[in-house]
Amino acid sequence: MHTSAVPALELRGLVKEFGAPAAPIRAVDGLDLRIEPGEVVAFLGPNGAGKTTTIDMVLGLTAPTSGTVQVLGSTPEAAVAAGRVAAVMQTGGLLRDLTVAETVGLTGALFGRDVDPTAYLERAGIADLADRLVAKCSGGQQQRLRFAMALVPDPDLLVLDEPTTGMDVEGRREFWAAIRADAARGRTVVFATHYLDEADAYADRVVMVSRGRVVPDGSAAEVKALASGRMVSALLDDDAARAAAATQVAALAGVEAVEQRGARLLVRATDSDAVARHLLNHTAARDVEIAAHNLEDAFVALTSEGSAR
Ligand SMILES: Nc1ncnc2c1ncn2[C@@H]1O[C@H](COP(=O)(O)OP(=O)(O)OP(=O)(O)O)[C@@H](O)[C@H]1O
Repeated sequence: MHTSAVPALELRGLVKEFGAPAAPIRAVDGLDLRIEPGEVVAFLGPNGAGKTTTIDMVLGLTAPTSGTVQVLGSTPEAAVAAGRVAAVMQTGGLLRDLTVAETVGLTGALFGRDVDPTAYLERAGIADLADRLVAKCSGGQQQRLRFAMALVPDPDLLVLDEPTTGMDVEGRREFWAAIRADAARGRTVVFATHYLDEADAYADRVVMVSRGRVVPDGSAAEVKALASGRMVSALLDDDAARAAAATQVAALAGVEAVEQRGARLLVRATDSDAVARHLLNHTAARDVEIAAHNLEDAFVALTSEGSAR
C-alpha cells in the first residue's frame, strides 16, 4: 500500500449517536480509518455494525456527532458537489418510465453535461440493455445502471452500500466484474457488505466493522477461520463426565475451542463429525447438535475475545 499526501478517505474518531441524548444509540463508536487512492476496500460487518451510518457520513448525508470525515482532502459535501465522490446505494434514484440509456443521459444533464450513454453502459456491462425500460430491468441490472450513473461525474471515490443484496450468484459475479474492471483504472472503491466471500474475492483490503468500530487489522483471516468452522454442542448432565469429555475432545484434531456452558459442552471444530462421533461413542453426551458458524457468531467471538469493550 502506498502512502500519499492526501488520502482518498480519512475518518478520525468518528462517532454517531441516534435517539434521545439521555439514552443514545451509538451506531458508530470512535471509528478511525485511512484509505489511500486506488485501494478497493470492503467494510465487512454483521447487521447493525454501523456500515451504512458510516457511509452516510462519508457522503455527507448525515453529520457526525463527533470526529471528522475527510474525502479527498475536503468535506464530504464539497467532494459530492464537485462530483469527486459518487455512490451506488441499494434502492432509490431510478425513474421506472425511462430507458436505461435515457437514465444515464439524464444523469449527465444533472451535471450540466451532454454525455453519450453508450460508453458508461459498456463499462457497467449493460450496453445491450440501452433501450430497456428501467421498470423491466432485474434488480442486478438496476444496480449496474446505478453504477453506470455513478461513473458519469468520473468520481475519484466510488462508495457502494451493500450493492448486491438480493442478487443471485450470477448477478453478483457480473456486477463485481464490472466494478473490478473499472477499479483497475485506478479509481478508489469502498463497499459495505456482509458477505465474507464477496469481501474476500473483490477487495484488496478488508476492514472489519463491529459495534461501530474497526476490528483490529489482520483479523480477516481469523474471522474467516471462525466463520468456516462448525459448532458442536452436547448435553452432559454430570459435571465430572462433562469435564472429562471436554479434556478428551480438546485433544481431537481440528478442535479449536472447548467451552462448558451450564450442562452443555460447546466445541468449535473444523471436523465436526469426528467430534460428534467421539461424544456419542465414548461419552454420556446426548442431544448432540451441529451448527454452521456464521459471520455474526464469528464477529461476536472475535470481538468479545479481542475487544476491551
Ligand atoms: N436513524 C436511526 N435512528 C436510530 N437508530 C439508528 C438509525 N440508523 C441506524 N441506527 C442504528 O445504528 C446501528 C447501526 O446501523 P447501520 O445501519 O449503520 O448498520 P449496518 O452495519 O449498515 O447494518 P446492515 O448490514 O443491517 O445494513 C444499528 O443499531 C441501527 O439500529
